[in-house]
Amino acid sequence: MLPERSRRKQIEQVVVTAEQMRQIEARIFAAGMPVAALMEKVGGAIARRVQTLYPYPQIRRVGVLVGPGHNGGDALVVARELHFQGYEVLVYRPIAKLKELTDQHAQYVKSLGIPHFEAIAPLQDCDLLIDGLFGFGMERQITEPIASDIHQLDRWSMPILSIDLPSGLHTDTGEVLGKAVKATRTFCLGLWKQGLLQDRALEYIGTAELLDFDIPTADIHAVLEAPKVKRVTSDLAIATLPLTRPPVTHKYKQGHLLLICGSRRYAGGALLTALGARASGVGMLSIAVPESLKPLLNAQLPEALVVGCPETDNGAIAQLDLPEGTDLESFQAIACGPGLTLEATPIIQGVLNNDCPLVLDADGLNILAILGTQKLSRRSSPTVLTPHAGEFKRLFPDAPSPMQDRVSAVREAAQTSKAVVLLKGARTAIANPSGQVWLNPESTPALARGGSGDVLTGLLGGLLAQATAQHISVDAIAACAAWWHSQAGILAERERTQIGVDAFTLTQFLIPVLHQSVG
Ligand SMILES: NC(=O)C1=CN([C@@H]2O[C@H](COP(=O)(O)OP(=O)(O)OC[C@H]3O[C@@H](n4cnc5c(N)ncnc54)[C@H](O)[C@@H]3O)[C@@H](O)[C@H]2O)[C@@H](O)CC1
Ligand SMILES: [K+]
Repeated sequence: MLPERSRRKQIEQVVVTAEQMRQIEARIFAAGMPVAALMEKVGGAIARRVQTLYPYPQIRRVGVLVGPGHNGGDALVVARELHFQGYEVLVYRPIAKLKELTDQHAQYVKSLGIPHFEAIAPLQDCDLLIDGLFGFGMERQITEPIASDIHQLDRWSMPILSIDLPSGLHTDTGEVLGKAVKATRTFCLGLWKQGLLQDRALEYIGTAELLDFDIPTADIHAVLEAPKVKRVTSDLAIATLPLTRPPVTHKYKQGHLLLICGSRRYAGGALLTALGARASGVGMLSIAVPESLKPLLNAQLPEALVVGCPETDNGAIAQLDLPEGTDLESFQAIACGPGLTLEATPIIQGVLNNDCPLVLDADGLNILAILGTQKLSRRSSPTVLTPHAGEFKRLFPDAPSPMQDRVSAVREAAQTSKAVVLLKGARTAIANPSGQVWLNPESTPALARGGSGDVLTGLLGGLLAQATAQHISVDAIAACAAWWHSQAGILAERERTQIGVDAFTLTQFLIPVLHQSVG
């Protein structure tokens, strides 16, 4: 038996689909756990959490929305427990026919004098609502009159707590099935459901938390075979960071990163990429920029080797002019793209033809979209692509839309291109060519700002350069970079407000957030 802390850490990393959750639960029931006992355990845990968050008598009137299945059964257990703690409880039950266990709970709750209503209107004056209409596995569209009743909730202002997931959301894709409850808080039961980590579900979820109900880890492992979907928890990310160096080392042993970025028109992109790379702790940083950007980079990053390259008439890099004795394979990683402009196409062709771990971003991706991603399958070193949704569509026009099921989109893109793909978003998704997916569970809209992606490219390049000597998978490094970047954004937002996180400021929070996270 794992110590509780370690078990908890492990389950926080697990992400399941409805089908996987069904299989895990089937094992628990087959092993002898009574369904009613599990419902009691879950309902009791939710009720205790509600009491902590919304204690009686500050909160008096609680409306409980009860659906026909076991999500409704959970809600009825909560209704009963809160009733005995003194709350005034009202039940909304739009569907008369209930599953057997749910029906038993409904009968008992009714016998306690808790009123049941078929309409939503009587719950209007409640201080709090608990949503137990539909749980995981829901696939049908929400129909009338429930759709209109949920619409009514949008006009009310009391907090809504959803059990397992907001009713009306698809468990895997996060799609709204016609209409969905907009929760203030979601208590995800047992294991994280994939839909709760999809961008399009976020406005429905509110604050999400996992309510553990002691699923044995053996059952999880039995059902979840690799490739898996993983949440990038801080434990996972920190374990991937190059935090401790050997006592005897030198700069080239700590990774040598080459950045290729910038143009006369887009000088800032080069600078922000370089500042991101600096924060990664990379042993040696070389930066190839157009000749005219060299003084700027030298002034801001005195530790870097800045390589000024011949320029096109418009100030893009015309050719790489690396120092004597150096070629593209001298580096542990290359990161390129920000600010290059499309004129740098020959440069991208050059790096693609070389055998060095590579991060491509921004114009690097735009050029690749023109050249075609099939070029990547001929590379023997790993490639990481870091598109936002627009770049993704240009690169992978045949993949599922990144505006919909992002897990399928990123997985298919990685499998067809043979690259690690990092699809940026509110919940950045990363996939490797074998189908392993990572989802970054926390971020802030403060990062939706010009230059923020350049910082990520540099940071990721620096981590990749340091990792090549160790045996850490490239997708794990990309996941770690996404985590670090968003945690820095969260800390910067906390100290400077959401509008105070420009990309330069973000670079200044990369090390402080690390310091805070590793203690
Ligand atoms: N199965 C388990 O082992 C456990 C389940 N628990 C709870 O049970 C939930 C899953 O329970 P269920 O599988 O019963 O699923 P639901 O509670 O979502 O109920 C499904 C029922 O709703 C009906 N339905 C689905 N869509 C509908 C629609 N659009 N309009 C009208 N009726 C519709 C279905 O026909 C089915 O009868 C979880 O989310 C969780 O809350 C927890 O008690 C913990 C243990
Ligand atoms: K629900």
